[in-house]
Amino acid sequence: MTMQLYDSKAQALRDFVPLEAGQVSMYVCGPTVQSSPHIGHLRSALVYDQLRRWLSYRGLNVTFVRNVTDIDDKILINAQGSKEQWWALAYRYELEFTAGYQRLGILAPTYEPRATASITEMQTLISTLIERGHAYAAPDESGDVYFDSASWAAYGALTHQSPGNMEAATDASPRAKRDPRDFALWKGAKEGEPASAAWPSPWGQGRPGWHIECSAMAARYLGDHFDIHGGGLDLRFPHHENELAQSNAAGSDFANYWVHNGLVNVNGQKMSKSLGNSVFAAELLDQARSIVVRYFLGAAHYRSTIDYNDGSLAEAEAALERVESFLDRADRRLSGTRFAGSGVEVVPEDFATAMDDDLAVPQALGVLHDTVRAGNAALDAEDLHAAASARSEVLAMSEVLGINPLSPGWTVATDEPAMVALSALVERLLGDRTLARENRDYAAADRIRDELVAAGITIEDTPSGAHWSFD
Ligand SMILES: Nc1ncnc2c1ncn2[C@@H]1O[C@H](COP(=O)(O)OP(=O)(O)OP(=O)(O)O)[C@@H](O)[C@H]1O
Ligand SMILES: [Zn+2]
Repeated sequence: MTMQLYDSKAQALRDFVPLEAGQVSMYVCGPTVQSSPHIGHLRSALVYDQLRRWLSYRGLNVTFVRNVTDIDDKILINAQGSKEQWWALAYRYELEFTAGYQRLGILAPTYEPRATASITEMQTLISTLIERGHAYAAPDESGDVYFDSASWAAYGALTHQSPGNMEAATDASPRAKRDPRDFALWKGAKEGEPASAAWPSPWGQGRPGWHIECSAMAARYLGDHFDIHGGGLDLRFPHHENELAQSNAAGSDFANYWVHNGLVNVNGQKMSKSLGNSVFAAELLDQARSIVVRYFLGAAHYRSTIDYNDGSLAEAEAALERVESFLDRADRRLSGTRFAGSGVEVVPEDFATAMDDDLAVPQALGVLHDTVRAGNAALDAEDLHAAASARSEVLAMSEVLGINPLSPGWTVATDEPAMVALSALVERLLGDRTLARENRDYAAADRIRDELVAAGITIEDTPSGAHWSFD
């Protein structure tokens, strides 16, 4: 079946057909690294991680780009406040975002470009817009360059707004612009700003506007026409509207599908740094296991709003525990039988249908929990064959959703990449050892054990399988 995705520009579900068979190119707006990540930021990244994992499961090769906006007015202002270099502050927060993503098992993007590394591409794009008559240097010596909205008839196409109804842009000088909707492509350096935050350009020293950054980075890494552009619903206007207008006006087809995640709200308002209502990623991750936080933030449909309240995590914890206790129970009962560890890595048809239906994770989770119930019933009835197949389906579904409790990323004490890799390798060797024993190849089983011991790893055989730790 073809996957359907809700395209915000078409305002309809569309069959997802990649531009190039077997390949998916995807650009997602990443954070402006001006302060610590809140759970809205994590949800946004998580939603696209789920989409990426599902497309990969469907056999597509996904090139996933998520940028880092590491130059911005707010970064400069905050750096002044904390008496830091702006780039030091940006990097400090970038590390916090990366740590948050890692703790939630959000896969690293294929490429993660920083805006400051594509200034040349941004300037080239601005020059093309000026040449084509869709941008102009402000006449007021500010060094700013603005997009000429009136020159682009399709401006408003993403959010279906007519010129008269569109909000005025706030990042361009009202006195110097031709139309209230005109927004900044390039911002001339201002008095008192650090010299390191300005780059030479045909329009004088300055820095890029936010919108042009994403247009330039998407084209640089994915080409002029790519499959999916994602980001939070808050970015539809003006950010994405402006990206679309300037890229199209420069001659690029740009994104084929526009996908927007719903927001995390607090008391009906967007969780936002500027509103001061943030629950920071680190706070939430201190309240529960990382896998529970992932379950919680990933359980709602990606287009729905999540209203955060204090009891939110408990429900996720309980749901996940049902999955964990079934897997535990199944492993204990199946260990030593011919069904132990068996597994076809295929998700049930109903689960696939749900995921293909605009990533209907709530329905997909419904299938996961039904399978857990069926698996428990099979164990009650001593139907080991059915229990084993339920177990393997549960593993396959939870793996696709990134909430497989047995996945090394969650089972090791630390989320350090080296530990995750080590754990995966040790688990693999322990699996080989179990298989060797089952085949009565005790020499091979002992050899594996000796190798692990020689590498400083202790193995303890228990009724629920072999456990490993350091000496
Ligand atoms: N409350 C939220 N819920 C869901 N997604 C969000 C939320 N806030 C930001 N995002 C998304 O996170 C990504 C990175 O956001 P960005 O750094 O631009 O945040 P922002 O909108 O400036 O946040 P803030 O309003 O807190 O300053 C974007 O795709 C954005 O849409
Ligand atoms: Zn963007």
